[in-house]
Amino acid sequence: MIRLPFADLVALLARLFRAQGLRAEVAQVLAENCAACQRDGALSHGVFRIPAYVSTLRSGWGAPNAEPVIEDNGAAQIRVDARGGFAQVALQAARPLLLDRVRAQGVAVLALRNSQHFSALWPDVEPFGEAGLVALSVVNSMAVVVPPGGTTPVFGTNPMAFACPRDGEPPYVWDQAGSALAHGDVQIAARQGHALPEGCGVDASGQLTTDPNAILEGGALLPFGGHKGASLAMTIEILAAAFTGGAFSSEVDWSAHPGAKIPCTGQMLLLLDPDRGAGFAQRVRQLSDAVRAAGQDRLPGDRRRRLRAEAEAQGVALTEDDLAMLQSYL
Ligand SMILES: NC(=O)C1=CN([C@@H]2O[C@H](COP(=O)(O)OP(=O)(O)OC[C@H]3O[C@@H](n4cnc5c(N)ncnc54)[C@H](OP(=O)(O)O)[C@@H]3O)[C@@H](O)[C@H]2O)C=CC1
Ligand SMILES: O=C([O-])C1=[NH+]CCC1
Repeated sequence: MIRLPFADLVALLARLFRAQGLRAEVAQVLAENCAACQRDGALSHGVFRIPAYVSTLRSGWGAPNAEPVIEDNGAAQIRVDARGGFAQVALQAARPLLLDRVRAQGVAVLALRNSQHFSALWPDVEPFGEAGLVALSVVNSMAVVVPPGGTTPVFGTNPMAFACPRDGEPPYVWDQAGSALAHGDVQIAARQGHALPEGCGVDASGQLTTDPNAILEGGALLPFGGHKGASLAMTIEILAAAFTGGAFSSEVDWSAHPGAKIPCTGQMLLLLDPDRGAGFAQRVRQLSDAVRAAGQDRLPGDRRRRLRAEAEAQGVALTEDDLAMLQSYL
């Protein structure tokens, strides 16, 4: 294992993305996002994803350099067309307007469509929690999840993430796939030759399997939590696609672009200004303390922040193979 200063990893990734033809702003946004995942131990969306970014960029899929178009009519709901570009770039472009609107009206909603999202979702919400806001976001992805009892994948691995301020502590942030496992973790298990926990997915004939290759090759993941997770996965399709005007996961058609791996769908982000309620951050702290006192010693975000602090002191952990892989794309 080697350790790279965070800024050096961002610079390396930005060079790598520029070498694939991305304009400077897009390269920088993706580099910071990917490096932050690696730094925080969100490894299913860290540098592990780079070969798939490169393969997608080389496939001609989407419009990775597109400028997002913001449609603002003065209301709380801000609609953005990423025009085939990356969701994080569109979110950055819409952020000032979202902040103005949520401060003025107490609520703001981003309805983003035609956007490529290939990362963890916490980087999209955590900064709003740090700014004292409540943020809830959902993204749909590509159809690799069957509903319970089903045989045809219809849902994406559809992540959902939440952030809010908390007195005397970093914001409370969680971020999770709508599937029993993120697709990235199935790929990592396949690469490392590990079996998966029971109940995460089915093989091509619809039988439960713990073999990651069986899930990747014709099989599918299951939603977490049976029919309850399926309802959430469907709700995310509704909010991230039907509401925004984006594609359902099952509508992503990249057959004309072999090598494309980044779905182009939609994202919904809801922001609330809790300063309009009394003592919100203090109440969140009170509840966190109660949950810890009740015996849950690890809350979401604790592990990431511990790894972030380690990376800040010692550098971001990468394997020699990871570094060689990154350098091969420069
Ligand atoms: N862009 C896309 O389309 C997709 C992206 N993803 C991303 O994949 C990533 C991984 O998702 P997933 O595998 O579901 O995430 P995990 O199950 O690893 O973690 C989900 C959340 O639970 C917390 N957590 C994990 N274990 C515990 C525990 N034992 N006690 C308390 N809290 C815990 C995590 O905090 P902590 O982080 O601190 O460990 C995190 O906030 C997410 O970042 C998600 O956004 C997934 C699907 C699609
Ligand atoms: O891990 C995952 O499930 C995904 N990450 C990006 C698209 C889907």
